[in-house]
Amino acid sequence: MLSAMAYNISLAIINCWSWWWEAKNQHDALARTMLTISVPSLVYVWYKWTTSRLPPGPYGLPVIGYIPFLRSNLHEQFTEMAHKYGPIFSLQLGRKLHVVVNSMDLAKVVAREQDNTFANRSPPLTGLIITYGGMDIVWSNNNAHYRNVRKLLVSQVLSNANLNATQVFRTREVRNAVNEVYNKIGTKIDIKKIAFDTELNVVTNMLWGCSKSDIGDLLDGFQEVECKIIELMGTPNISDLIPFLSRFDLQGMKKDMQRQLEYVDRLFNHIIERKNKVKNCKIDEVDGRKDFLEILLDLKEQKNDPKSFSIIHIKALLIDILVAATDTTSTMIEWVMARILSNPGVMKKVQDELTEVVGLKNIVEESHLPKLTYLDAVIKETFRLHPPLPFLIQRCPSESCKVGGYTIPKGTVIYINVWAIQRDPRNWSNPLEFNPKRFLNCKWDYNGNNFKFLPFGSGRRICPGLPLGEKMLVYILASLLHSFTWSLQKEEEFELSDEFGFVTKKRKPLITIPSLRLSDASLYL
Ligand code: HEM
Repeated sequence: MLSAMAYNISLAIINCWSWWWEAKNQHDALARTMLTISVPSLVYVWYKWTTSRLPPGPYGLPVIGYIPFLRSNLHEQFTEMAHKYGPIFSLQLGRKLHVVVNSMDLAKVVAREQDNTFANRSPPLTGLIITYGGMDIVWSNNNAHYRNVRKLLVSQVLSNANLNATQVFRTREVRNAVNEVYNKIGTKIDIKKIAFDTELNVVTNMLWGCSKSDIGDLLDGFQEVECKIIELMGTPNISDLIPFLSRFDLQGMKKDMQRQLEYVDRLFNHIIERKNKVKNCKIDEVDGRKDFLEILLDLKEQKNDPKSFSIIHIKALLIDILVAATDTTSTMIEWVMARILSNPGVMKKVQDELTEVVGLKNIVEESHLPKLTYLDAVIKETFRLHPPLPFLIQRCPSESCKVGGYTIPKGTVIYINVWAIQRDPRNWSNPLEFNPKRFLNCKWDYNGNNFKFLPFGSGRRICPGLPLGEKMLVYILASLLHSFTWSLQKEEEFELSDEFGFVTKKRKPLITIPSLRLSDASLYL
């Protein structure tokens, strides 16, 4: 039955074809030949056009593409372009196609529905240099090594159990910060520097068991080096965009990053040597636990194959964590303080809450933090307007796929424009207004499940340091705002402009003057 039907259909096709092809004269024959060729070609072109359409975007110049039109405030420029081209647009930068995703719906497609496809990175050359060839977490593709080291970091450093066990470091370092400010009362203070050193000391204690002061002056230049590392990772580099020019290192960025690596390498060699000599630094032993460096060194010794986990892997992991933890946290503390200082009403509410929850004859403890709901809302509202990583960290699809009906070829560099999403009037009423109340009534968190609000990212690449980052932000801010009253210098012109970068920071450092808020001096010691 079926074979008879197939026979009849083929017969019909052949009959039609012969009718089509049997020309009455030469003129007909030519026309039919042309049509026979052009109809399938048109169908093919139409099919290709509809199935492989790239997202819309601006035209660029031959070879270099849109590179000469990039501005320094890329987050603002991409947001303006989103208004013109829509929720997803593409731009050719040299040899590389870049796609910017600007809506919460499409961010969800990338970071949830196709999270696995988009779980690779597209590391810049400078990122590869400082992480010993991308042997870290941040710049690794989603491969077995990446999954293993991320799991190791989460289970050994950032788990709830470990965070509870290392509370002693946070308490000590935050108290040290309060004491340092107390000793500088009435003078100008760079809040970011205080926050940076506090976070750095907490993290180095968790990583290798010592604070900055325990290892001489080795970490003295670290903040400056880190700033440079972040600047170099966030600046568009011709060597990445037009690879055949990379040998010339036209912007000198490769050389510059190699200089930073020399410092980092010297630092880690010293720390590892020291650790090998005195297996247990002079540190407070936490629960008899090993610090992360000890765990990593043991792991290296256990591996039969030295290539699978070497000293290089350890150093790459350490620089990742130091950079990822300190600059983000201190940048956010500066932003939150700036927002509070520019809103006296908000300052009053934060301090009233601290007086109520902590009291004026007491100091802030970690147990108070969950009760500071207004401060928490202020921090979240600051994150909304000033996400430190405005495009998260670029992702890269491992195969060609579709987003919003457009084709995204394998290897495209993908930015999720959190800066635009968190200021989008379709997601937020009066989006430019600083209004912490919007975070008071609903259940908001940083877990990346609500795609309107993604300061720590979402999906399998979400920031693994989130539990520590969140704790440290609230703890440092609560302590500084509980212990001191802060004011600006008289001549200080207050402004809230930002400077785009891999971590986008306040353009002008926030310099403030503290005065005492507590009457009992012993609370500062
Ligand atoms: C205020 C504090 C912090 C903020 C705002 C922040 C933000 C982020 C963001 C937006 C990402 C990229 C997520 C994505 O691509 O979807 C990220 C990645 C990362 N963060 Fe954080 N972070 C903070 C603190 C920390 C801390 C304390 C650590 C470690 C102790 C850390 C370690 C990392 C690492 C290793 C990655 C790479 C994850 C991966 O590629 O799988 N961060 N962070």
